[in-house]
Amino acid sequence: MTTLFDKIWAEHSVARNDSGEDLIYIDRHLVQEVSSPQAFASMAEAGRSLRSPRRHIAVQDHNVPTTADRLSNIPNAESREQIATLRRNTRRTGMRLFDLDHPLQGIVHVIAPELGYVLPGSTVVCGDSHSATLGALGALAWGIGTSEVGHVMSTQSLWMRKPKTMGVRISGQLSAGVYAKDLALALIHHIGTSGGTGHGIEYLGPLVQALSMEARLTLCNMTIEAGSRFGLIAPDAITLAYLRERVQGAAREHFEQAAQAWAALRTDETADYDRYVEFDADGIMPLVTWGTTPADSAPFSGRVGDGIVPRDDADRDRLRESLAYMGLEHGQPLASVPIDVAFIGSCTNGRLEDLRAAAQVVRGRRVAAGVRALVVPGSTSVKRAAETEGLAQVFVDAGFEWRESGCSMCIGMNGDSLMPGQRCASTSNRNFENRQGQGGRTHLMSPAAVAASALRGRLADPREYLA
Ligand SMILES: CC(C)[C@H](C(=O)O)[C@@H](O)C(=O)O
Ligand code: SF4
Repeated sequence: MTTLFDKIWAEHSVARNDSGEDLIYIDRHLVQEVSSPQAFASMAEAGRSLRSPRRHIAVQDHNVPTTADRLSNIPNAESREQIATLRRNTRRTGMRLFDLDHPLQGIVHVIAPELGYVLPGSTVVCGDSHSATLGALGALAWGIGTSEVGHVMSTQSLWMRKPKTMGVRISGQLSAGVYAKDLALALIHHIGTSGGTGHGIEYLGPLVQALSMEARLTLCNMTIEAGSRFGLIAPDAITLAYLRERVQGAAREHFEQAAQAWAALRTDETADYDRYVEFDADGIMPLVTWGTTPADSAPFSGRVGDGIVPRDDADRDRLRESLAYMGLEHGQPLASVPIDVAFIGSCTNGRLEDLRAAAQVVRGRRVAAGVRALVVPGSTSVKRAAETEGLAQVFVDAGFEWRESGCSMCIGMNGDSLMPGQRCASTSNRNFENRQGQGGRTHLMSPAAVAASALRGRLADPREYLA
């Protein structure tokens, strides 16, 4: 009796070495411009080529400007260089590239599902820690380091020690104004930022089954912030409906046959996970982080520092440092905290459903004076769809900047970044020090909450606008 994780692992394990590592066959590999240059270079130096060129796709995302003139204007020299390097490397090796001007360009974890590139039961890797996002489709998907990227390119395999398994069963219901992002933040608050370390997490239970595919992608995306490299959800009718419209090639031609095989991909009822957590999502409120880890969250009606009980001096020091960095006082009401910037985007919350939720709050209203608000669609496809649906106009009318797609202010590599001391309501996944720009202060929350905060000019509960 085995878990889904173990089944996919066993299916892809082709050898085992003396130190207990398995050689895992990698079905598909995603490449971006930040973590690939060294891997391409060492492969070229060793005189190796791609073992299976068709099993890789590359995309420009972290460094791409989000301004309309980006094809002719990449002001940052380092960004320009990384983008040019990926262009050169993909041309030389015959790897397919979604470049800046490609109609399907976008953040790697956003475009992979859109392209139908991730299939249930497969193994997918990328030199990027948020690759767990793709486990939402029932694949084993995880982030790897640059040297591993080179190994995958030249051998289509990886040596890996099998992690332990962890089942996270989620029950209950999300009330209005509460989204997958709040669920992820609540869960990380509950199990901690190392709660999943060494484990591959499978999310299961009635609430997970009720989530849309986009919400599942958000939940799995945040898995790495709980310390686990793998977030997995067994494929079901929602997965199949999503894939039916998107898969290409043989999987499209033989979809019904494939669907039958995928439907069997689940954890056996009597299988044991190494660790099992039951989480009841009833009563979760819209959440906002106040500190510098994604576990430091509280409801908007709460106060800075709520829910954290320092266990020792080190904990107390960490708390003091994080509040000093954030420029906040312990016990300060969260709803009183003013913001400078509102950012809607990233691989966590840059999909169409996210933009719809934010637009619902924004429609007919105006961004508060003095707040810089921007929407950066997770992919060019999302951007197009949002324009067709009229969402873009809703944002523009309210005073938001409507940008081209990319990672943008999630990480601030492309020139979209916070100035020192600026405070940002953000839909991204990391509130670490300097993440969105040197000295920038990040508050993580859902897209609807960022929208509400942009309108209010301070941290705001989206339900204030959803009545
Ligand atoms: C730059 C990249 C390698 C990095 C990652 O590994 O996740 C980035 O995407 C991030 O979100 O911090
Ligand atoms: S959007 Fe942010 S988290 Fe996602 S891949 Fe880009 S930088 Fe990493």
